[in-house]
Amino acid sequence: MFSSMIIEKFQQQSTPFYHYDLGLLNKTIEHVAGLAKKYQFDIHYALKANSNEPILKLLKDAGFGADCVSGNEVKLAAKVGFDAKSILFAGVGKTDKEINIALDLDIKAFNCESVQEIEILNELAAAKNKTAEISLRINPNVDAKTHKYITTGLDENKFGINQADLAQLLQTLKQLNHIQLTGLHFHIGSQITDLNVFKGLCLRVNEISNWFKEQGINIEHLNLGGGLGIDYQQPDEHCIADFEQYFAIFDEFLERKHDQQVHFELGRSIVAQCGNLITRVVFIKNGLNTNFAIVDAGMTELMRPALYQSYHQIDNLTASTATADKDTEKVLYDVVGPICESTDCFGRAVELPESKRGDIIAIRSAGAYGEVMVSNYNLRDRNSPLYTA
Ligand SMILES: Cc1ncc(COP(=O)(O)O)c(C=O)c1O
Ligand SMILES: N[C@@H](CCCC[NH3+])C(=O)O
Repeated sequence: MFSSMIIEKFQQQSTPFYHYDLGLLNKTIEHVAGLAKKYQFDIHYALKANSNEPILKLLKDAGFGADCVSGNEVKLAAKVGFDAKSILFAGVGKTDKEINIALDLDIKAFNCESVQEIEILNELAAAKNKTAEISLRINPNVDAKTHKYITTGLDENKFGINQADLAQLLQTLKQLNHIQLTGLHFHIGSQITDLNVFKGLCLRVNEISNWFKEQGINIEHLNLGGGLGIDYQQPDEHCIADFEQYFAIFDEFLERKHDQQVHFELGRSIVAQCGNLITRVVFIKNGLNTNFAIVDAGMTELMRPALYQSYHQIDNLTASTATADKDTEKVLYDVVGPICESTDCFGRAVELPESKRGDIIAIRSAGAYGEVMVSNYNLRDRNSPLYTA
């Protein structure tokens, strides 16, 4: 995965930092764009996964739209050059300020998640003498079979409008002259690896979309959200997610009305595998029962293991290069960061070649929900990312 030239480059940089392999990103984008064309699907990249400008530019140039979840993301998407008519704005708690930013930019649509949000949007659009296009984010109560903390489509989750409230909502919409309902939106969770889940989603969406048809409402676009999972266990073997099967499921099971556009908001599956957190061993400490490899990145740089106990493959790039041809013994390390929290651990009992102070370590599959969730807890420094082709 890493050439000796790149490892040498890492060695010379101040760590920790994020490394992005734009060659792999381009390959992924090309693959997704080809399938989207085949099936006539529209892809809106979810900026929340990674909002670095060089990455956004590649996605924009490939013709993808932007899925945003804050006023700042909307502004950034417009700044990078996404056509306003390809920008969607989602989120359960849009503030008036954020709504106004999006109204001023004339974005494509607001994905609305509550009746009160739609009423406020109507007021704010009226004040600007505009009409806001909306998609209703509906909570379909479909289990994404993923980590509890990243499940979003169950009744107990805060996201979306419950199906039971839709009839009343349609009555309310009749009074709102500055709102135009054009779409339905669904997003049931992230890192979904059981693709059968998406078949279940399609069947539920078909029922809901037929109900809207029966009410005489023309739905121009169906937005199925994102959620396609990646292989964190084998990032080299499966560096591109299973988009073929994913899109094929929607093509087979989603009932698409004549001329209806189908949108996806993919984040993780596009950018996760092209990113790695590069860090350095600061100290090796041999505890009573555990060897610790203490590195200079922590949960402040990559929060996922601390937040969801998530697995990321960890490679010692220096030691692997040095011992490439030898059958060296492996040592088990807890790879931990310097932050004052016991959850600041990237992996327990990780099998690595014997490691030493100064070795370069790569924490893999960190391109999505890595750098965007960085914090400066403990007053941490922040280094710029490194992009390679
Ligand atoms: C509304 C919405 N759309 C799209 C995404 C992107 O999801 P993923 O990164 O799993 O593709 C998310 C994140 O889970 C989301 O909340
Ligand atoms: N931050 C989460 C994903 C959240 C997706 C956004 N709703 C992760 O790292 O897996």
